[in-house]
Amino acid sequence: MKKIRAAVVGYGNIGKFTLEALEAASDFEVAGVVRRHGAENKPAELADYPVVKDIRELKDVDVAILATPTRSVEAYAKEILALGINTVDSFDIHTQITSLRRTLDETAKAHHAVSIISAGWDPGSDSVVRTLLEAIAPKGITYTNFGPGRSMGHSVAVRAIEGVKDALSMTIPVGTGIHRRMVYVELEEGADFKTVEAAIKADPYFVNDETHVIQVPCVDDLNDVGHGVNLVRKGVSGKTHNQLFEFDMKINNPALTAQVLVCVARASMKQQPGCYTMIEIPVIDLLAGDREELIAHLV
Ligand SMILES: NC(=O)C1=CN([C@@H]2O[C@H](COP(=O)(O)OP(=O)(O)OC[C@H]3O[C@@H](n4cnc5c(N)ncnc54)[C@H](OP(=O)(O)O)[C@@H]3O)[C@@H](O)[C@H]2O)C=CC1
Ligand SMILES: N[C@@H](CCCC(=O)C(=O)O)C(=O)O
Repeated sequence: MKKIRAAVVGYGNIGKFTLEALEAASDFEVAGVVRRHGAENKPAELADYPVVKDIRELKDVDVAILATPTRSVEAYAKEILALGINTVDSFDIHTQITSLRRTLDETAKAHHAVSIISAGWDPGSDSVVRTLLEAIAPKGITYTNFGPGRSMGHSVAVRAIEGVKDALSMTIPVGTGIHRRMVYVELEEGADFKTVEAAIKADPYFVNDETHVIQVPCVDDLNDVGHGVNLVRKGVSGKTHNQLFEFDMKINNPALTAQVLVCVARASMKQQPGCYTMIEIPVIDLLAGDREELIAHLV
């Protein structure tokens, strides 16, 4: 059977684990890696792969896995979809997902390609869990409680602020879906802490949460990419109250995000042109293998 040829775009935390997840998936082959500086300082584990600045330099790419900062996703996706190549990403600014979906839907349809957006673990696989729980208890409340753990998206947003050398944003669950942000920053020489602190607190990633910014000499000394979620729904099935569901996981954040990206890359090959979120994709399309065998095994 022909393998799916995937390119990894951006080789940071998620990009590195995406390469591993692709290497571990027998229905994929790695077409190459797209980096801002191309093959400059190519790491040893990329020795066997083309590393390029522009995806057009790679051969026969079926799907591009965007492992870039969330705020760069739209630009990369538009450019790559315009080449007729599918894209998948883990865009995680929840309030902007529907507008990104509308924009990329137009581009994808115009170029006969498929885009699956916001496909990490949250948004992503948690969104599928929330959808299922709401279907089986239509009335009720779902609380998504993260962590404690490192939010990659929040850490990326802080690293993009002028004067920040490195950053770690820890998500602390306060309960009932409320979170506190503990942000550890290592500053560039001469940067002003108060200016950086104000910029972090004003960023849309932080503006609605209690946020504490702490200056440290070395972020790497604190770093741990573990994270997790406790997702609870209590609600009503039919007219019967007190149905209680719980989904809990403790994870390596980039490894899980990468695995979700790879399974949606597979699913992208089975959809009609357009842009989708994970809750719009039949879950069986996330899996490799014979449909009847999967049904016999899983249903
Ligand atoms: N939905 C979800 O559940 C999750 C979503 N995410 C999302 O994944 C995103 C990536 O996280 P992470 O891998 O930790 O980020 P990193 O900063 O480690 O990696 C991003 C990579 O993208 C490339 N890149 C392209 N454009 C830019 C740019 N303008 N600025 C900086 N880097 C750029 C760089 O690679 P190169 O140098 O090779 O070009 C960089 O290393 C986060 O923004 C987050 O929102 C993460 C976890 C979960
Ligand atoms: N999008 C998150 C994953 C979900 C956890 C989360 O949103 C948070 O810690 O705030 C991330 O980038 O790590």
